[in-house]
Amino acid sequence: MADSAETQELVYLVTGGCGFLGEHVVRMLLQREPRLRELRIFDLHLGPWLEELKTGPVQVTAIQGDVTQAHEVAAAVAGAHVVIHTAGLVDVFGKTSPETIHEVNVQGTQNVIEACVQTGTRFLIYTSSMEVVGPNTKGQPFYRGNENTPYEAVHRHPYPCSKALAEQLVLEANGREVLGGLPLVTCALRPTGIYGEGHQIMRDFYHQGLRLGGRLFRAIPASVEHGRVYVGNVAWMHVLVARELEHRAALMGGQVYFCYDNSPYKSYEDFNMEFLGPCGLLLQWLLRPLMLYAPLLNPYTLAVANTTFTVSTDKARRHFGYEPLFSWEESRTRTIRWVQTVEGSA
Ligand SMILES: NC(=O)C1=CN([C@@H]2O[C@H](COP(=O)(O)OP(=O)(O)OC[C@H]3O[C@@H](n4cnc5c(N)ncnc54)[C@H](O)[C@@H]3O)[C@@H](O)[C@H]2O)C=CC1
Ligand SMILES: C[C@H](CCCC(C)(C)O)[C@H]1CC[C@H]2[C@@H]3[C@H](O)CC4=CC(=O)CC[C@]4(C)[C@H]3CC[C@]12C
Repeated sequence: MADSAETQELVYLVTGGCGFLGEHVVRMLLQREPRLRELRIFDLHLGPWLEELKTGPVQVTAIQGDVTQAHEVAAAVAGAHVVIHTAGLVDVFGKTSPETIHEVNVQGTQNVIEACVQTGTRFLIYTSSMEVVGPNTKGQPFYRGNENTPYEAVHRHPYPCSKALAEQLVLEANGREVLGGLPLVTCALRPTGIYGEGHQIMRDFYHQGLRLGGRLFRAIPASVEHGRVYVGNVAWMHVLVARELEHRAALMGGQVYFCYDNSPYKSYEDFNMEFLGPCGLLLQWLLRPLMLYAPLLNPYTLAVANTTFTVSTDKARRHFGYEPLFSWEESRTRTIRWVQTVEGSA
């Protein structure tokens, strides 16, 4: 890869490149990977914003496709040097059947692995999730944990089950021989709850707050701490891993990394108020707030919301020199600016 790198010969594929995280990965690659010749964006639903990217120096190829269709994945992967696999069904609210979640997240990932093997792509980065570890349904706290912290990971909900299985497939595929005889190098990134421009749940909370006359209601104890991470830093970590994976294959291959930055540990609601507060919303106590949030709440989301899960690690810094690209202040400012542009802003 080194020779081609100097001459802008790299071809990258981002699956799920039109999603919340995927769009940030795509834009980050175009800004921060000077060796890129072609960027392929594979998604079930292509966004209109892709058009504006097609006028730049990098060839941007939009591919409408489905990760559950092995032939579509293989066609998209063929000739790519690096695959960043972020496509997934993120549903913790029971809108999608467990079978569909499994098909997209697990079978889709298997299809991506097989496509790499069959077509000779050597570098695969998988967007996993902190959910592969926890929180578990027993509500056991994970306090400032790292990649080696023991924790009883018990999965029952289809989403974390699927992410755990898919991550395992990706890690087990490390070292498999790809077309041409060289080994596949894989690793998995585990973001905590991601926030930032394009975050759908934040948008929904904002609209709900406006509908309620500028108020949101506290439903979970303020003492429960969540670790959150800014989407720009998650994207940056993907770009860095993709860049370093060839040169540090022995160290990074088959590894997992939590995705972290310097965002403060706070309860889910207090953290959201860091952005919604400056947009004019207030957080208040209400006697029976759960009624209001019924569509969002089920035993699983309640357990997640009510359990402390915070990550404190430097593994990504030690292994590939990761430092957050955006400070907490910048992440906060960017997110507030985005909320303020959301339709219906006060
Ligand atoms: N949002 C979060 O807080 C976290 C997300 N993640 C992971 O990050 C990844 C991206 O998540 P988000 O951007 O939040 O979700 P998203 O729903 O915004 O993006 C997922 C993208 O995958 C695409 N996709 C879904 N099914 C597909 C299929 N069958 N074939 C091709 N494309 C398909 C969707 O169209 C969408 O553009 C997921 O793998 C998710 O599990 C991990 C940790 C936290
Ligand atoms: C919906 C939950 C918050 C309810 C708050 C209320 C209404 C009571 O005030 C969300 C709390 C924590 C969220 C999850 C967490 O951020 C980790 C995640 C990681 C992922 O990989 C996918 C998304 C999610 C499971 C995220 C989903 C929403 C929450 C459960």
